[in-house]
Amino acid sequence: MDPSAPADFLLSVEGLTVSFDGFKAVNDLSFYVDENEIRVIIGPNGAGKTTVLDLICGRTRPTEGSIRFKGQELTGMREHEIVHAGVGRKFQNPSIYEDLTVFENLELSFPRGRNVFGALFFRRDAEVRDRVEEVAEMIFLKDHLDTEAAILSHGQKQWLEIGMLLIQSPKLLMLDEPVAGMSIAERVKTAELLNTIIRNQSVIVIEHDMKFVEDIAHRVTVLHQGKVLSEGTMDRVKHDPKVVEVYLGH
Ligand SMILES: Nc1ncnc2c1ncn2[C@@H]1O[C@H](COP(=O)(O)OP(=O)(O)OP(=O)(O)O)[C@@H](O)[C@H]1O
Repeated sequence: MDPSAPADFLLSVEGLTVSFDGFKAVNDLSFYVDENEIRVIIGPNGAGKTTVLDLICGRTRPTEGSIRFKGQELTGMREHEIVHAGVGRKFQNPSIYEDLTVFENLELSFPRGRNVFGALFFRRDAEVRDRVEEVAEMIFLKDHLDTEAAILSHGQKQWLEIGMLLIQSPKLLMLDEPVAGMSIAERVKTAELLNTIIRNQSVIVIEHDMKFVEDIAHRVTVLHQGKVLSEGTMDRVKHDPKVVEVYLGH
């Protein structure tokens, strides 16, 4: 780790590189995420955004570099170990159980319910119920606990999946385009949800919707060709001539 870098970041990514057949999709990338921060990663198609999340959650192995989370090196750890360390990742398409209720989906994700059978048959004790209700309230589904997931709206399904991550209390939540396909009202509520989450956690969001980025981002990291092109507040980044040239000016 760079000795000059402050040590108290939640996540420190340094010199991260991954080559696919010689092509560096992520190229000597460094960035740092604070506790209680909403960081948004933007950049043109193919900039390496999804690959960065894949590297952090252990889905892809880096060729070089370091990913330190709460002081622990994540590179070399398996995906489930990284989840256990406190990193939750939501993909673009919800992977909820459509034929189960909202309650059952959340209950299944409670750390004690390791598999479908375990989750469905263990006693719904007060601790689980309280936690499910707490998370359901955060994700605006408290009144839908007995609703089958299949009949939820697209936005509600996205929230449910976020809830399934939240119930595991990750310290860092990574979301890939969480508001894609959502109505304006759902986007506003999603921004509200993210602001509730970061009271105790940090969030990294990949997003293409610039209005939503303006609404939620504490800081924005602009990726281009696997490197950081610009970083800072949305206001600073959107006036950066380099960003205007390669991205926002298109
Ligand atoms: N497993 C892989 N093998 C080979 N090339 C890959 C692999 N994964 C990603 N790439 C390439 O790496 C580059 C970065 O892809 P990535 O999906 O991370 O970009 P992105 O910024 O998320 O783009 P988008 O906004 O289109 O989702 C692309 O050129 C992509 O084709």
